[in-house]
Amino acid sequence: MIPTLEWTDKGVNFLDQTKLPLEETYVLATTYQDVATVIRDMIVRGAPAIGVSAGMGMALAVQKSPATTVDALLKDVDEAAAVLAATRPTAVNLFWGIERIRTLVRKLAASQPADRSDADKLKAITDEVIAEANRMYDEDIAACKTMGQFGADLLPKKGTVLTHCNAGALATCGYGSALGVIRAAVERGHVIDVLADETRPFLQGARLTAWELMKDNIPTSVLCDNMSGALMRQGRIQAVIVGADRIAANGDVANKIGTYTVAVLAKEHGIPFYVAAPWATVDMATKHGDDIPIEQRNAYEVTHSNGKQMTPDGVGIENPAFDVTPAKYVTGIITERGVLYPPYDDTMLAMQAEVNAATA
Ligand SMILES: CSC[C@@H](O)[C@@H](O)C(=O)COP(=O)(O)O
Repeated sequence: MIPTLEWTDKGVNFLDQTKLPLEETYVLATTYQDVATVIRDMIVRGAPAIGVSAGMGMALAVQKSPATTVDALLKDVDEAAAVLAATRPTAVNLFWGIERIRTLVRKLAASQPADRSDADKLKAITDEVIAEANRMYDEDIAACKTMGQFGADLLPKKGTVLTHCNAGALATCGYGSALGVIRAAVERGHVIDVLADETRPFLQGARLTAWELMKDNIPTSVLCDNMSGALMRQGRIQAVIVGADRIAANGDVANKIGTYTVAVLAKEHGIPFYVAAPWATVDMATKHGDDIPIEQRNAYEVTHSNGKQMTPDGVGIENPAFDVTPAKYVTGIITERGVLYPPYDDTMLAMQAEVNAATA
């Protein structure tokens, strides 16, 4: 399996996604500040991978904290949480990963036996937190595999599937969400050709989706972002599947910029448009997609390609990294807890109730 990120004795090792597909190199993060840089610079990217990376960053904060008391550790953990939370605003998994570890640290801090030494308390907390970060990693891969099982038969037995951005092994801890569903369908014997939108300006589709699907020998062609409408009109696309960075309580989906365009085109051509995302991507506290914060990235990503200037000096530049696809364009949302269908206001609420009951 593609090693997107991994907890090691030396720190968290990240496959450097800015260098793919030409170089397979790794970046070792030994502090939570390093992890924040890795997330901000998109050495690791993709909502689920960002979430687990944030969890591992929090674990590094606990492990490397100079605190000699539990109270001091709690302060360090809050500081690490603030630094990690300021990296990228759209993927809700980031905040989920941070809060999962912070909540655990607080719980462990409150439950340490009074007769234990400070050093023993800190060691017990550290061990538990590192184990939890690794559980998050394992659970993410398991969630991707389960989404694959739920979603595989929604894809054509034989046909062409369009995807946008990279929602694959590289965007998760392994296997992928949208690409995991494609992988599972292929494992079941579906004959699928994948079309990968190049996904300007960061080229996640051209560089990453193409790279990882070719490694798995899944037939893949790269399209410029403005080509899919013409191919849909020619009847050459049978389904669309993408990932998500945040799903609001009404089923609106934030995903890589350009997803909305693809979804509208798909509806116009009667093509099913699926979203595959772990439940950690669902944000029931955000009622409507318009309330999802959209990251604005540096103009340089648009003005330059491979270091070469592409636009005249001084021209205005737009670079929103994500857009929101209204729920009415989404045929189904594939999660590790099952597939949700419209009306999403109701089905998401029912699923949340199931999740609450299972975790009570
Ligand atoms: C399973 S990944 C889902 C999304 O995170 C993915 O489609 C996406 O938009 C990634 O954006 P990125 O800016 O590369 O982090």
